[in-house]
Amino acid sequence: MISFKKIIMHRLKMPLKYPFANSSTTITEKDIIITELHDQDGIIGYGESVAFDSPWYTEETTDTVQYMMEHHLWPLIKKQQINHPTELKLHNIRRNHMAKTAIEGAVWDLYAKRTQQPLYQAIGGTTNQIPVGAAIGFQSTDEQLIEKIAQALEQGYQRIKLKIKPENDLHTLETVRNHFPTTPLMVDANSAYTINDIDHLKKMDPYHLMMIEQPLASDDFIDHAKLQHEINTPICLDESIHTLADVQTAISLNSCKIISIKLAKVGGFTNAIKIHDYCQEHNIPVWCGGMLEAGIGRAQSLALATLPNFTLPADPGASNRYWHQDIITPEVEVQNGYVTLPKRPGIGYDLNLPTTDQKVLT
Ligand SMILES: O=C(O)CCC(=O)c1ccccc1C(=O)O
Ligand SMILES: [Mg+2]
Repeated sequence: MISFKKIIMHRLKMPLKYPFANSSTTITEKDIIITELHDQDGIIGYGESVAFDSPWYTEETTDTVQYMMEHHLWPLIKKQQINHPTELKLHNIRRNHMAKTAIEGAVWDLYAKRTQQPLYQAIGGTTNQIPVGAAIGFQSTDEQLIEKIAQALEQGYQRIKLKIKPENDLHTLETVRNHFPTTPLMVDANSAYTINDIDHLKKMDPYHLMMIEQPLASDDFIDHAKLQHEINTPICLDESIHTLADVQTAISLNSCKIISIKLAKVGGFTNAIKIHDYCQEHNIPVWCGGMLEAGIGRAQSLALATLPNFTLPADPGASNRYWHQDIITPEVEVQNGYVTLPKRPGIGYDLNLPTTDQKVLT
């Protein structure tokens, strides 16, 4: 039986090595919370809030995560006793999936350490090797973009994901395909289009993209289905997918052919595993999207990506693509296009935090 004694919230700002620009915003810094969860025996599990400081991607922000943790999640969790992380009861709190993940991830880490197994094994993962791709934000010039892509390919990344928006998409694809005719390539629109752009989006078909991620608004399941019917490029839903019910809706309407699962978007491992299993049963490949995570969130996302239906390269790559110095040792590394997760119990990396603001909840 596991019960929870206290949680320490470490909050810190981490400047990104390079600004990450997409169709909605430019991210230069992350404001993260590391959750340090203690059980009755003093065993510690870690989680991370991967929310941004503004609600451009989902409704949550780092401040809402902190608020939910202090005022709703911790009071609920400290009363619970569990044998297994799937017994955790969080459903009386609606949504707030990133806040839930910051705690649920820590519970799984703690459980894996208690049972002396790597986190990826505790969730049912079948390998510790994860193929990874590189996501590249908008650059100021074509030359810079080509240079960034060339660098990522030299470092072994197995596919390139480009951000797009209506103003520059076809030009970018033409330029990139001229330089890299056969590189596995995909694009992410972060909802920059509407259903009126069908004819425009059809023009991407000749570029042989692996997929177009989230072309339309996050609640547009019907319009995504109309669009998928008209274009050859497979649609992948990202911002649309928060729950198993979202996945069921998307699959039954044929709104997409691929799904991006992010641990934090779906509220943690237990939900992510259910979504993974459902997609597998319905022959929908999944892959692990990234949130510009610091080390704890990165290691947990990659652990999720060891489940067998994660058949496409993941976003979260080497720590040094994002950070001057990550908060874990060793840092996450990519070799020959793969991350190899440590076989130590739990997430397998040690936390190495600079001095931070701390709040202790008991
Ligand atoms: O490399 C990464 O971590 C992912 C890059 C990325 O595309 C992204 C980063 C932050 C928030 C949302 C997204 C996205 O997939 O839409
Ligand atoms: Mg995306």
